Amino acid sequence: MGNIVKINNLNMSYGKTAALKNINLELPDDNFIGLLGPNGSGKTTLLKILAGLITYYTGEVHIDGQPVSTYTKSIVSYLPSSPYVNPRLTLEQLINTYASFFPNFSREKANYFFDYLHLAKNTMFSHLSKGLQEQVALSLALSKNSKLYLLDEPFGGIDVSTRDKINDMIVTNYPNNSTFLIVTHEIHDMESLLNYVVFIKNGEILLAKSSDSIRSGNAQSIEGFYKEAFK
Ligand SMILES: Nc1ncnc2c1ncn2[C@@H]1O[C@H](COP(=O)(O)OP(=O)(O)OP(=O)(O)O)[C@@H](O)[C@H]1O
Repeated sequence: MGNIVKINNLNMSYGKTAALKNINLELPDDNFIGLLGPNGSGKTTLLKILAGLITYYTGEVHIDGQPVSTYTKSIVSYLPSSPYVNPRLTLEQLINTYASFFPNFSREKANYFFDYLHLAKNTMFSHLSKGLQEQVALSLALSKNSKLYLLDEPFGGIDVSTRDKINDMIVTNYPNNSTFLIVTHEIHDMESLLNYVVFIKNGEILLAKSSDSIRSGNAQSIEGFYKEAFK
């Protein structure tokens, strides 16, 4: 086992607002990692830096041993918290578009995910409800064979009964040796999936530990420990 992400002395500001403060962090590969923290703590900013969308920062950010670059972008799949998907395309057309844009996109997976979630492929994206649109965006992100998946609030508008189904979908279909870094406020619903967690507050890392060490060391769930840490 190695580290898929290594970050040294990362600082990032939006003008005068410091969003990330001297971050040092290593993320072990082959894990489901929760990036957890209150609103405004810097989670989305960190994901955007890893996705290569924010480049104005100081410090070093390496993914799979390489600085953020065209290579790292090719092995990362990023799901923003408000994904943009062309609303006038049907799901079938979206599959075709993604397949032509991304060499690592798997049509088989996208078809499988849409069937699994009962999303009809002849439906136009704009005709779906917000929650169903989020299911489509998540399915498309998961259909790229990647080493690192960055998912920003994947359960945002998705109903509780579908969340377990999606957890199962993620666990059963992820490529070997890939890592998920998941931003979520739905700790309870994702707890069974996460085997490593990072707590972030006011742009600073509070802890980065395996879920088992938190559960055994503190005799409580990650959600319980989170509430204690941030109260
Ligand atoms: N485009 C922007 N311009 C100015 N400040 C920003 C911008 N985006 C984020 N910030 C600020 O940077 C800090 C970190 O924001 P970020 O969106 O990374 O937090 P977050 O942990 O993802 O929050 P949330 O849980 O609410 O989504 C906050 O203080 C926020 O107000």
